[in-house]
Amino acid sequence: MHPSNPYFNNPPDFLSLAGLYPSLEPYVMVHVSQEKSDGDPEVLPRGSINFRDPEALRELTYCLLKRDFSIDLDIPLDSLCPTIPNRMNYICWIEDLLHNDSKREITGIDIGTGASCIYPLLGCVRNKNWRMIGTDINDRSISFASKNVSRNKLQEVVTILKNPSDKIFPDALFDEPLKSYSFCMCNPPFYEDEQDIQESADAKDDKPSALCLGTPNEMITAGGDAQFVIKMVDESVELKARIQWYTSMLGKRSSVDKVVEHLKKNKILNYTLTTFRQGRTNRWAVAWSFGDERAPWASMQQTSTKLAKLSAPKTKLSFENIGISVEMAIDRICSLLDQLTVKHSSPKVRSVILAEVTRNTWSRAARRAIARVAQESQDGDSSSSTKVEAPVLMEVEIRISEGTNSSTAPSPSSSSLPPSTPNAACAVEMTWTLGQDRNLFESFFLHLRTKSTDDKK
Ligand SMILES: C[S@@+](CC[C@H](N)C(=O)[O-])C[C@H]1O[C@@H](n2cnc3c(N)ncnc32)[C@H](O)[C@@H]1O
Repeated sequence: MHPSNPYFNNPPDFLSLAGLYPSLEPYVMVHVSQEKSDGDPEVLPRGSINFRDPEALRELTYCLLKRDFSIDLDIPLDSLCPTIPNRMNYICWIEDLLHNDSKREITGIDIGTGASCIYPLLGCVRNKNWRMIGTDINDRSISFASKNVSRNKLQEVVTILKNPSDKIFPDALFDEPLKSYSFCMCNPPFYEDEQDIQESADAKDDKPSALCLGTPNEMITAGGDAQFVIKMVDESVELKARIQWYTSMLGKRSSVDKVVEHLKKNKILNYTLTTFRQGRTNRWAVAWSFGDERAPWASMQQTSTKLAKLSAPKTKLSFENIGISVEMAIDRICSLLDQLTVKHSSPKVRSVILAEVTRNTWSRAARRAIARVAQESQDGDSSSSTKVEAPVLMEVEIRISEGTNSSTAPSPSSSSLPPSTPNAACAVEMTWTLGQDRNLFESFFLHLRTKSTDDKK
């Protein structure tokens, strides 16, 4: 579970929830278990719920939403009942993708919002700077979703839009010429047909702990979730930067492979994957972007090792520098950046340097060109040295911390540190945060690594 999820290490306690909301009481079964604490037998009452009873499941969802988010929900009994901890995982991951930015207005689209409109409700209640549009193709879902928005007085921040087309992104989303969005999210129907639903259930070793009820429009789509998201990728290729982060959940592990293959086929390499774990259920999510901003490192942290080989190349590279302290490494890297005329922040407060690269100044060819321009300006030809503010090609964050190999003997942060500290070591991590050219990032990293490890003074 995502560490920012309010249910992380904090599963719902059904007994105390039923104490707050008597409507839940009929569905809570009480068991008395004996547990030993400090060797003494202790009798503990525990509550449980039959997750295969749709009424119990719906009442639990209502109570959790009321208690934890002050959300009042009404959904038909035969519609998909949203599992709140699982839905929160997706919201937390979107927050990571957007760097938990609470300063600017964030605009999002929920494709297939369902009768519950759960993602816009949770997203906008948790993040006061979010505005969301929820779309759906189903009239009943649209009607329930609209009522759920108004019963929670969220009409100012959540809009419901009927998608009358067979597109994923209806034209009405972009009726204003410059309209753009920070993200889109989607929990698509997972299955191709009834047989696919049955086969997926049969393939599971255990019976699913929760009953996954839903109407056909919620469960079934031509080609299943993979085809739905592949269509989303195709439409995104046309829309490009009108949405900063395109994201979708996937219900089948095999769909992740198909979607990644399609992203690569379309040369979309700025993507990230994650796994949402909820009890015995695994779900996956993919995000991709046409923008310069790389997927934040935090959004990649939930990736399971099995997904590693499908993941985009790492945006964080690191090395350890033995024999120099953190302070020495900071000085060394700052002076290297100055030599390369790379604009950078001062790392005084935290050991983090933010660097902006406007051109390659470190390759052999680049150094030759720079020397030639310097020579020409010395010779009096000023035509090639006219200064023009160049656009930023790449941004990186360089984090310098004490390395794992440093000895505990002399503290590297001590002011009495000798100029050379053989027992010290520092770890240098470079995270690529902005730019399109991965080769540029790698060659910049390799240059700094070579220079800061070889040129120790
Ligand atoms: C699995 S349900 C998700 C409901 C809700 N978002 C949730 O997470 O509980 C999928 C929803 O997508 C809707 N849907 C299917 N195709 C769609 C499309 N092309 N555009 C918008 N919604 C669509 C269905 O009607 C259904 O409500």
